[in-house]
Amino acid sequence: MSTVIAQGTFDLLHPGHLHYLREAATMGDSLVVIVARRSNVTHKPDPVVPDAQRREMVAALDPVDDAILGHETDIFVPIERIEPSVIVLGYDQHHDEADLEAALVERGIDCRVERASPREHHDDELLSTGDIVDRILDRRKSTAESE
Ligand SMILES: Cc1cc2nc3c(=O)[nH]c(=O)nc-3n(C[C@H](O)[C@H](O)[C@H](O)COP(=O)(O)O)c2cc1C
Ligand SMILES: Nc1ncnc2c1ncn2[C@@H]1O[C@H](COP(=O)(O)OP(=O)(O)OP(=O)(O)O)[C@@H](O)[C@H]1O
Repeated sequence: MSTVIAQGTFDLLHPGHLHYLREAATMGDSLVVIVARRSNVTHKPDPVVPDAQRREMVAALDPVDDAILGHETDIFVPIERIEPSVIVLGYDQHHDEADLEAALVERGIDCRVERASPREHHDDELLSTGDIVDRILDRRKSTAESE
């Protein structure tokens, strides 16, 4: 049985997340999602939703067989345990495929790396957690100004 790994922050869920996880699930028999711990989200604002709550919501999504919170300090520890056939990076994830492949070889992990596609925008969809947060702040600001 082949296992696929997807990973990310998944702070405020949206259809872009679903697109990524559905595509990842097609690449093997079983999809395990590693949910990034807040302490490891260093390249953008801290997630709003607590670690355990983000994990629970991702685990409930249709394409997902299991969701776990990632390791605190070493991202290769869960991968060594899960032994996936493929790791699927999101279309905009900052990790470099070649660097990740080299690190996997160095750790003795036999696993390929794929890159997922972006979801096409339809109508007024909000396909980024950052965009949802910005929309909330704009709406609250307009409401406060009109009062
Ligand atoms: C192969 C891989 C394994 C990861 N494993 C972990 C992990 O064990 N613990 C963790 O907190 N984050 C893990 N992450 C998530 C990174 O920390 C993550 O890319 C980043 O912090 C979240 O930002 P993003 O949602 O923009 O990708 C992993 C990422 C990749 C690509
Ligand atoms: N619109 C989208 N289409 C396809 N994949 C997406 C989309 N948005 C997010 N993803 C993927 O979902 C995973 C988790 O994404 P993440 O939690 O960083 O969400 P985000 O909405 O991109 O966040 P932010 O807006 O804060 O950068 C990543 O692998 C990312 O590439």
